[in-house]
Amino acid sequence: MNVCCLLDNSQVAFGVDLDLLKTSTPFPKAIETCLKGMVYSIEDIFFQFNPKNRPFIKEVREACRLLRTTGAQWIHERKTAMENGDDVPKDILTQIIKSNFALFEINVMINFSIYNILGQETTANQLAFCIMELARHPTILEKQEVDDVIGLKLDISYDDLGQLIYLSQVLKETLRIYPTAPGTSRELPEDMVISGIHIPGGCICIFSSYATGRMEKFFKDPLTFDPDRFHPDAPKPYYCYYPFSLGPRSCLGQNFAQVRGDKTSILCYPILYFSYYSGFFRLFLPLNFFSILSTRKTVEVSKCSAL
Ligand code: HEM
Repeated sequence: MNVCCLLDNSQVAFGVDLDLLKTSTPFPKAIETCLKGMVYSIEDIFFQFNPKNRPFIKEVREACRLLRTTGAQWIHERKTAMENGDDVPKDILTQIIKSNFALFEINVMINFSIYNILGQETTANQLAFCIMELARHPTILEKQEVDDVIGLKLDISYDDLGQLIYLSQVLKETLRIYPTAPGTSRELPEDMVISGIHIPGGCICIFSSYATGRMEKFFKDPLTFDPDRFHPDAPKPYYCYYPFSLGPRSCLGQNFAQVRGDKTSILCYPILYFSYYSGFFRLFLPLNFFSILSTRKTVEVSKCSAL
């Protein structure tokens, strides 16, 4: 699944066919290694200082280098092709280079890594969980929607996607029980009272969509996989279902991840890229674990304006 999502990402964004299904390259492994490095350093703030971990840290550095050099190579090839007036795909990379390459060169590199990491792992895991639930619920598989809309078509259009209403319910329900980014965090700029709890400014609040998605209070019989919870006529689950987070810093790729029939989602690609780099640095900001520990309380997301 990872390989498929990576293929999809690199083809849509960079017009590059990694040919991963036929050949094996170190690229997906490098992404996995970078992610592991990130998780280990978040779990243990002293991870990088432990001499025992040096060989792994070296591996992570090499993986990062591979992602960067691959990105640099793709960017260079595309730029040269554009300068020579060759035909180039009308993809995200071309749009960024056209807009102002000098300004965005560093960002393009960073975005390359972010795109492949954030966009691939989350969607791949969502699809894996979805397939697992479909295998457990053969009655869902009996629905005719996909056959009716896609049938034997080889080319699927955006308009077709817009008609896959039940499939979109299945995907939403998958993210409710298995949010592939299980939460997010916000640092409070100032003191705040949330749900009657005073939280001092500077603290970091953790929001867990994994927890709220599985709470009986918000979803009846929460562990039952039921796509009809997301039927267009069903009440909307406000502030308790947020797999892409909420507010201005929510997932930039959410429209892309849920590509719908409307063409608006395609328009967000360039915007996505221009703003990626800020998200990247935020991801690696050291977390203030002591403040989390001192304020670890559960509050209702709907009461929290920090998002
Ligand atoms: C099922 C798929 C996905 C899920 C569940 C998901 C979820 C999330 C979540 C929870 C955040 C944190 C936002 C916050 O802290 O408020 C996030 C951030 C982000 N996501 Fe996704 N994401 C998905 C797919 C993608 C894709 C396909 C892309 C890129 C094409 C992407 C790009 C980003 C970026 C750039 C950020 C950082 C935004 C910022 O800091 O301003 N995501 N995502």
